[in-house]
Amino acid sequence: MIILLGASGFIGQAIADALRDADLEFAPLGRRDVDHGDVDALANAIAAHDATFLINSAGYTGKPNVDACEIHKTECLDGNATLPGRIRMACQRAGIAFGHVSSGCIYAGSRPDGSGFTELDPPNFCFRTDNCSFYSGCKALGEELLADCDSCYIWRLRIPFNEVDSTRNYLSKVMRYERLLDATNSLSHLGEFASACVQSWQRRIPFGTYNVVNTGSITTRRVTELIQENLPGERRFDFFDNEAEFMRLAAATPRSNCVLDNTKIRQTGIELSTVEEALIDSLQQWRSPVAS
Ligand SMILES: NC(=O)C1=CN([C@@H]2O[C@H](COP(=O)(O)OP(=O)(O)OC[C@H]3O[C@@H](n4cnc5c(N)ncnc54)[C@H](OP(=O)(O)O)[C@@H]3O)[C@@H](O)[C@H]2O)C=CC1
Ligand SMILES: Cc1cn([C@H]2C[C@H](O)[C@@H](COP(=O)(O)OP(=O)(O)O[C@H]3O[C@@H](C)C(=O)[C@@H](O)[C@H]3O)O2)c(=O)[nH]c1=O
Repeated sequence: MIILLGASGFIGQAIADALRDADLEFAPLGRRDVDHGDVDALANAIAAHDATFLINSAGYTGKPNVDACEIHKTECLDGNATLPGRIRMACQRAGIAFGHVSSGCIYAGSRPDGSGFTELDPPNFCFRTDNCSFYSGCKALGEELLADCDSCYIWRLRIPFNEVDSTRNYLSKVMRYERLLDATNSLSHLGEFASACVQSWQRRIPFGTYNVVNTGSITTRRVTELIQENLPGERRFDFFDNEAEFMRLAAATPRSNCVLDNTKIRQTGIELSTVEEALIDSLQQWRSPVAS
């Protein structure tokens, strides 16, 4: 039995689908079921379910985007920085391993030679480097709390997208934002990310941190070209002149734009498609959400 925290969320729903696809038994545990602020309550819930693994996809992202974390600092600090520490203690008490969904947004840019940051590179968009959003700072703190844990996975997700139109999908955002920031980023196809998390446990790959992004990186301009090439109907895209204009007109806090290297997870045998392949595939299957 696997415990899934955050199952009601955008990422948690994708992980629940991946667990079902893999025929793995799981119990979604929400804040209404167990007090996530209470380590003993979490440990007892793990024991009561006879769980052997826990996946944490709970966290605070801010709506409609990370700008909201600049206002809701308590929720952001609790959901992203201290909750992972409590989960670690609860899992240690219950004697099980766990996986934690983190974010690639603790980096900015790329290595000096243009290649992606590996898991050995320290975060450079965090409170320690004093250049980050409150959200990114909290995500990096969350990772620090787990850094010396020898029985957990840290899965770094980066700007998720898939084929279902939604306010949380990066492709929908690009189509809806009035103006776009041209930046180079690594991205994660949501279904591939969720499947990679589940496979980490199924295949018992070594514990540690993994950049779970599609292979390669892409500019926003190239994403708009792929949208124009693959979706019917004429679309025009308007770009900010530079990041300073973006910050002045559209953002309350700086964004992480970064390139991550996914070699470490691919070397375990877990496959991830290239970012262009995954984007084209999503655009060719583009659809509205199924009404529930
Ligand atoms: N979406 C994205 O673009 C990315 C997300 N991530 C990370 O993925 C994780 C999930 O994000 P996402 O699914 O998008 O977010 P959602 O807002 O869609 O869902 C958040 C989930 O976490 C729960 N939650 C929120 N705050 C707390 C808290 N303080 N304590 C316990 N549970 C909490 C919510 O529970 P409830 O239903 O009770 O509110 C909900 O189940 C986060 O850690 C986020 O940082 C990483 C990279 C990109
Ligand atoms: C607000 C805005 C953003 N952008 C760009 C900036 C950035 O490159 C990209 C995404 O920015 P957003 O503000 O939509 O999303 P943001 O909240 O920054 O997205 C992040 O969410 C959290 C939860 C994460 O962990 C990150 O990995 C990432 O997915 O869109 C525009 O082009 N125009 C705009 O008007």
